[in-house]
Amino acid sequence: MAKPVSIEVWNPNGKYRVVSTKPMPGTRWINLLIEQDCRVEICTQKKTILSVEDIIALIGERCDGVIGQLTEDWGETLFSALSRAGGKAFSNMAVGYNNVDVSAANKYGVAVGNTPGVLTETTAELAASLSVAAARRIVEADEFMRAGLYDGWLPHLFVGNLLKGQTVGVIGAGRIGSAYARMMIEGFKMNLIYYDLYQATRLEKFVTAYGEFLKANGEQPVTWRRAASMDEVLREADVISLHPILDKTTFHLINKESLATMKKEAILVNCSRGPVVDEVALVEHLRQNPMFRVGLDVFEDEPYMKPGLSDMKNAIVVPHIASASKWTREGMATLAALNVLGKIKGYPVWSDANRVEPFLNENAPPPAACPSIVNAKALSLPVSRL
Ligand SMILES: NC(=O)C1=CN([C@@H]2O[C@H](COP(=O)(O)OP(=O)(O)OC[C@H]3O[C@@H](n4cnc5c(N)ncnc54)[C@H](O)[C@@H]3O)[C@@H](O)[C@H]2O)C=CC1
Ligand SMILES: O=C(O)C(=O)CO
Repeated sequence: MAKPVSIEVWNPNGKYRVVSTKPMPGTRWINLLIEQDCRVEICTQKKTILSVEDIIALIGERCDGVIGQLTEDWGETLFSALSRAGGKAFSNMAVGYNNVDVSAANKYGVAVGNTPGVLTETTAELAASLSVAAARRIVEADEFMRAGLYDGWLPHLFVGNLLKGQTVGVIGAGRIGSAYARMMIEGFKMNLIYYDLYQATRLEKFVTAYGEFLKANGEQPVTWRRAASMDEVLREADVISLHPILDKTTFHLINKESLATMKKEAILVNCSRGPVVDEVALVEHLRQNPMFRVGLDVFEDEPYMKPGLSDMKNAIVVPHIASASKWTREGMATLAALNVLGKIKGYPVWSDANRVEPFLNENAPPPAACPSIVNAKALSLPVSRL
């Protein structure tokens, strides 16, 4: 028997029943659903990670669509429950969807939405912040200050790394990886080396043009190189930031062997997914190499850290907050709600999930389309020509 869950109901007489497994930032997403005749039920249970059983109870006997979170396990059990309840739409409030078994969704004909684009710059900004914080030992210095240990300026106090002229390495130069690269190149005049399965043409063009601009102004130009292997990036870069999706090819991409190929004073940043890094190997590497530093937003077994990580002075750890700006989180809620609404209303799928701005304009009604459905092709959903 499923346990009862507490919910808040908006527009109780709405024709379509849409469930959100968490309260989400802003009110636009609720208003957009209500305007289109949805009854919105928001789970207010005081429990951070809902179990499959909790979500089955939320879905109930009739449910048209669900907005869920990256902490939930959306597999066969939940998609079959949603399908039994008449639901045809699910959206993660996240761009990453490694918590979703898309083939199970396909089997039950459920569209799976995600929220790309709106979090690109916010996430890249946190990766850049962690890079700088690690290079300049900001967290260690802050702790030192608060502990009352500062008794005057010293030549050796918290000496860190200068970023200018060093090499930034990006693994996974997609939306976020490319935005991060631009920040580090424009902001700190770093040279780029990147590894991705695909060529990041726009990023390459940007670095070339920026390099020419610097040269024309009598400054040292920045350079770029696409590496043929990830190891090249690990060997050559001074700061390495991880931005791939999490799948079988990226699980433990960074492990004991790959850590050993990195420079002793390198900085590693992870704002992708925890399991991209073998965290046990990382803790050991941090212990053996005190000048090696990391900035981590994500962890292998969230919400936990592997033993020893929290004791490491050369690690900065923050609780999966890379997309946590108000604008982004409200935008993510809007995109997730519009994915579900669009499928319920039979709208086509937006033709370019990288250009979601029209859905985020608060002064105009959103396009009649689903902003981003990852299994649109598998379900043969029509594509918007707008
Ligand atoms: N920490 C956080 O709060 C956030 C984390 N993320 C994570 O970041 C990921 C990336 O997001 P976007 O940049 O929007 O996605 P994206 O799809 O634009 O970029 C991912 C890139 O990874 C590359 N890639 C895939 N497999 C690879 C491999 N084996 N080796 C090297 N590169 C590989 C792809 O070709 C692609 O260019 C998400 O899937 C999510 O897991 C996203 C937003 C916030
Ligand atoms: O969107 C994602 O994938 C996140 O991790 C949270 O923003």
